[in-house]
Amino acid sequence: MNPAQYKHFAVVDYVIFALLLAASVAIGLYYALSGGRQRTTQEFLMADRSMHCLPVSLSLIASFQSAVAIIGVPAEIYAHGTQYWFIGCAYILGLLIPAHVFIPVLYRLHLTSAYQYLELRFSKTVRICGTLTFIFQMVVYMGVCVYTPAFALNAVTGFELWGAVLATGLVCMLYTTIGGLKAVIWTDVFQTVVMFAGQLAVIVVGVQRTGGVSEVWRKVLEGNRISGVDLNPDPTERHTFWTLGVGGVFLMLSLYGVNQAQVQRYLSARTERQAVRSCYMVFPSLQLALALSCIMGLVMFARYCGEDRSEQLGSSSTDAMVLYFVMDMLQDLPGLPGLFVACLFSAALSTISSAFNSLATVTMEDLIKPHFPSMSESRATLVSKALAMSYGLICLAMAYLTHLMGDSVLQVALKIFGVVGGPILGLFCLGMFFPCANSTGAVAGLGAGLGVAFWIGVGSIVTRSSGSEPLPPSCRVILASDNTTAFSNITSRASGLKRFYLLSYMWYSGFSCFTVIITGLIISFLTGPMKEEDVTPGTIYPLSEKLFCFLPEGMRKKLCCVTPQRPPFSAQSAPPPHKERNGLSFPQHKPSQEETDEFLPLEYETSV
Ligand SMILES: CC(C)(CO)[C@@H](O)C(=O)NCCC(=O)O
Ligand code: NA
Repeated sequence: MNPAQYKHFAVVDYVIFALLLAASVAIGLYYALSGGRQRTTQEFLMADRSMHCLPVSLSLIASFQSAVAIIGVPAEIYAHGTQYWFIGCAYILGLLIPAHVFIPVLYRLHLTSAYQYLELRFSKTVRICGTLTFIFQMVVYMGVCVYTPAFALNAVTGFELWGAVLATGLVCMLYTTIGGLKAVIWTDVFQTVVMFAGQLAVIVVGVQRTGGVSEVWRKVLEGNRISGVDLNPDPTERHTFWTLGVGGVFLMLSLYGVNQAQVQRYLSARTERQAVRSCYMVFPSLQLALALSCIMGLVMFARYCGEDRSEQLGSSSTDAMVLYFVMDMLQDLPGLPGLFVACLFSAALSTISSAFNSLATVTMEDLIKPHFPSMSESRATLVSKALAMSYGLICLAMAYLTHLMGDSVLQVALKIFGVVGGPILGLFCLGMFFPCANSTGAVAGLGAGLGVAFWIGVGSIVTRSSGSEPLPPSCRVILASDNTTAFSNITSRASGLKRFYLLSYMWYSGFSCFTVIITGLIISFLTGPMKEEDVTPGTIYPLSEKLFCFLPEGMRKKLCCVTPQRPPFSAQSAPPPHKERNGLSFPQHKPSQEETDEFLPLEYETSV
């Protein structure tokens, strides 16, 4: 697009953007100067484990709802119809399972880093492998998050690209470093509200300018944008009910069940019940976020259906077109373009701040502290702050690398979650559900899972880039039906490995998770499965016990190879002696009165 056609910002828009940054820094400053003044790692990394469920839940949504979703989802709906909306079905199991399986196990172990679990259950090596995988995932993802809003804005408004990247990265680094997790959580709350407000403003103005709700609806129907449930079982079909509703559950589990960014928030809740409640509260807000993005895509379609926009946009992607639409709608309403810019950057800031803090936590807890067991608390806090800051700089470097990639941003993000997040999920599942899995199996499983996932991931990029579809010039040629025919042509031509590469990225998480579990179990049996008495108490979730709960007790005992373990709160929870050789002291935690009161009924205590 040539600069003469750029949409412009007024002074008030820049002021609103500046206010967002200033308010975030102010919150950081407040938590730097109040409470314990961020002098302990407990406060800096865990918010003193004193958080209430409401801020925690808003913060949980904010972690993985970045500008990628705000721009990418409307672009997806615009180009391919509402099929993606069915990912909302995956939120049910994708949040219920973390709430009732992962949170109880992880919270009761009184961890700081989720990967500490892997040492308690397996060994130090597994823990370090898990940590490194997580660091890799978040560092790549962070780059996409910080680059996306800056890039889209630049394409449409000429907003200084690297200026925006630097402003986001540096401001976020500042408040994360001075205010710790409390500042991260409370800025998330504020930023989530701004995010919703910005999206709502675009929808309201967009609907009004397109001629009202009924007109939008008519055009959307005419353009065939409303997709019914697609029950096509073909796993190479990008978005169907199965890939989104079932594959999406694994994606959600890898994000909301075992990702440090989220686990850290659960652990910062003052009681286990508050943690579970916050997970439940994510459901309505996440549905709202999804609905707003999808509706925005529909309104955008109603607005441009049949019109040829390729001229104004040149060869830009649909992602940039979303920004074009927003500016087209809001341009002459003072302040609103600024509100949307604030919405985009809120989404980005809240995601990278979680990333900085969680990365600082795992680097400190999993990689540094074990080597310096006698490090003083003030020293550890200082190092954690330095780490949060260093990850901010790495984030800026990654933004530059993202700049060199292509593809739709939503797909890039979802592929990262699947390729790297799926194997980590597999590792935790292997540990929690299969008492016989041993450390060698876990490492081999993780290796196999990552290997296979990278192979498909890279293969898909190489395969697809040869036949990627250009931006459709008008709504008539992008009707869902035409698209399907075009796509099935590619699929039927592909054979062997090519077809394997075409696996929908929505299956990556589930596929790599199962690869880890199956490889892990095979290797464990070959190298001598773990004995029941060697497994650290409280690290197993008695899955088979639960699944066969309808059977009489005697029969159940025969079926389930292991007696469920006592959680570590009970008096006899001393770790088996061999665990102490790892240099890891078993978490000593006496539940406070409040915790004991609010303590959930131990679902698996009954059978001990
Ligand atoms: C993580 C999900 C799938 C949860 O709905 C969604 O927020 C999403 O598609 N996010 C894309 C990645 C991002 O927004 O950074
Ligand atoms: Na976010």
